[in-house]
Amino acid sequence: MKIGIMGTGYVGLVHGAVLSSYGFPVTCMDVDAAKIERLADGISPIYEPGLDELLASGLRDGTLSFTTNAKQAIQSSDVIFIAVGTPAKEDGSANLSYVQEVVQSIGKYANDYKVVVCKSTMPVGTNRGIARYLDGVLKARNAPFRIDVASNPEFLRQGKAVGDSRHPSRIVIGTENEEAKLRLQSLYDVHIRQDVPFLYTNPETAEMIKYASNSFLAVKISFVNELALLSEKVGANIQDIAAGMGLDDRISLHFLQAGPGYGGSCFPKDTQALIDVGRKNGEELYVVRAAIAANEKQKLKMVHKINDVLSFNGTLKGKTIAVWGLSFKPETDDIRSAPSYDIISGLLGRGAAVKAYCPQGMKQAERLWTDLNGSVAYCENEADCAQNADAIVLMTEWEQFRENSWDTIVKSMRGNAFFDLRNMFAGHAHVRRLFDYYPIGSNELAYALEEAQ
Ligand SMILES: NC(=O)C1=CN([C@@H]2O[C@H](COP(=O)(O)OP(=O)(O)OC[C@H]3O[C@@H](n4cnc5c(N)ncnc54)[C@H](O)[C@@H]3O)[C@@H](O)[C@H]2O)C=CC1
Ligand SMILES: O=C(O)[C@H]1O[C@H](OP(=O)(O)OP(=O)(O)OC[C@H]2O[C@@H](n3ccc(=O)[nH]c3=O)[C@H](O)[C@@H]2O)[C@H](O)[C@@H](O)[C@@H]1O
Repeated sequence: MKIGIMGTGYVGLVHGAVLSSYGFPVTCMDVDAAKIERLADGISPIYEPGLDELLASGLRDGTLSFTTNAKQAIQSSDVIFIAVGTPAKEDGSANLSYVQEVVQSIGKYANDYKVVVCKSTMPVGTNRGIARYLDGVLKARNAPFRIDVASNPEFLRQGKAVGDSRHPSRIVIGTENEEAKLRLQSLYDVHIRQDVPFLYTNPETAEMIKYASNSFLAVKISFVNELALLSEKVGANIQDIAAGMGLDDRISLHFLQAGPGYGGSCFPKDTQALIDVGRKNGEELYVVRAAIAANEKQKLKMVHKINDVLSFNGTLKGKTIAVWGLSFKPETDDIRSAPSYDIISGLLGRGAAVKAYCPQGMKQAERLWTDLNGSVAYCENEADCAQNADAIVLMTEWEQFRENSWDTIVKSMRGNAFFDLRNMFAGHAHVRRLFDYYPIGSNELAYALEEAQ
């Protein structure tokens, strides 16, 4: 079975590389010629652990190829995955223009039976719309073949994309077409043998499962973040609260880490898109709306918290703040909708000078956050970033931040405040002693009481 992947971003590229490692011939197509040129040379445009090795072996074995030619990718494939972006429009609804481009190309160039599989996250009704459109085009062309459509949403996490793609939590197949289902089953045979749960639904349900999953996780994070803010005021400790809640397996420990707010290319846009679907169907989604509002509040509160400690006369003029981590989470170079952007903007707005270091996110930050260029000084490493700063703000929990010579760092600084927005060092006695340490979701009083016990 020959596979075509339309769109070689975090999802398309990883999915294509993993399928090629199972021996399927995979053609990855993208409109971005520079990206395709680099990929054909074995250079990944994104940072994703394990991906470089898969690219190298796929190219070496000849199972993986790259093209900008949509016609060639479509005609040479039996199964075509759509993995282009579906970003948010101004009004929060999903921008389906990239999906439309691909679907139009498939309608134009398909030369025999194909199964089109929608991996991109698409609002409910999109798969059925695509099927209807393709039917109409083939009829108008008098084509002697069919095209079937299936929704097969993706649940991988960035930073763990290769592992998640190899060992998915579940595979959802949303189609009413038996041939499409059979082709996907044989494509995912390796997962059937791994006992990965398969869920067969209609397209609408599959589409909703994807939005429901992301929105539920966003709700969970916003819930714990609001309780973190409250805990700081009442002397409770959010990490212990999360542990106490999470021991109930109906709640589970996952996604109860308080932080500066969720970010990334999916939670912010998918929550908005679900609300839009609700609005269009006369159902107000109050819970999801509240999660979004709480997330915006969380980012703002981080700025207030730093300001309350460091400011003189209400401003941060004359203060230098070292921001560690820009990417929306560790192990990725992705800075899309990262809370770091809003928090840095808030600090700059209050007059602070900001230095920043991120193991993988700085290139993207310089390229995409052009409004911050000139205001943020990007540094070589975290120690360099902390030099002469009044405070460190740990924004993203990169593992490498654990390996620092803390005595040297604190000596090189002008002040010694440490805002740990991920509670990475909450249990690190040395760091807590050296710095004026501000964790998230607990206050010093609570720790003092704990230590006295
Ligand atoms: N990033 C993630 O972790 C996950 C993303 N998703 C969903 O998967 C979809 C893709 O997301 P990402 O991979 O992050 O997007 P991305 O933005 O990294 O990549 C999208 C790619 O599509 C290409 N493209 C645009 N128009 C095209 C066209 N007409 N033909 C061929 N290629 C075209 C772009 O040049 C780009 O390389 C989105 O719907 C997203 O919501 C789902 C699960 C996880
Ligand atoms: O649709 C998508 O794109 C993907 O979105 C998320 O994956 P991802 O965005 O890569 O990252 P997550 O690990 O879910 O983290 C999202 C954000 O929530 C934050 N987060 C996560 C967990 C937590 O306990 N606390 C917390 O603040 C992270 O720091 C990050 O900013 C989902 O976890 C994936 O299942 C889904 O496929």
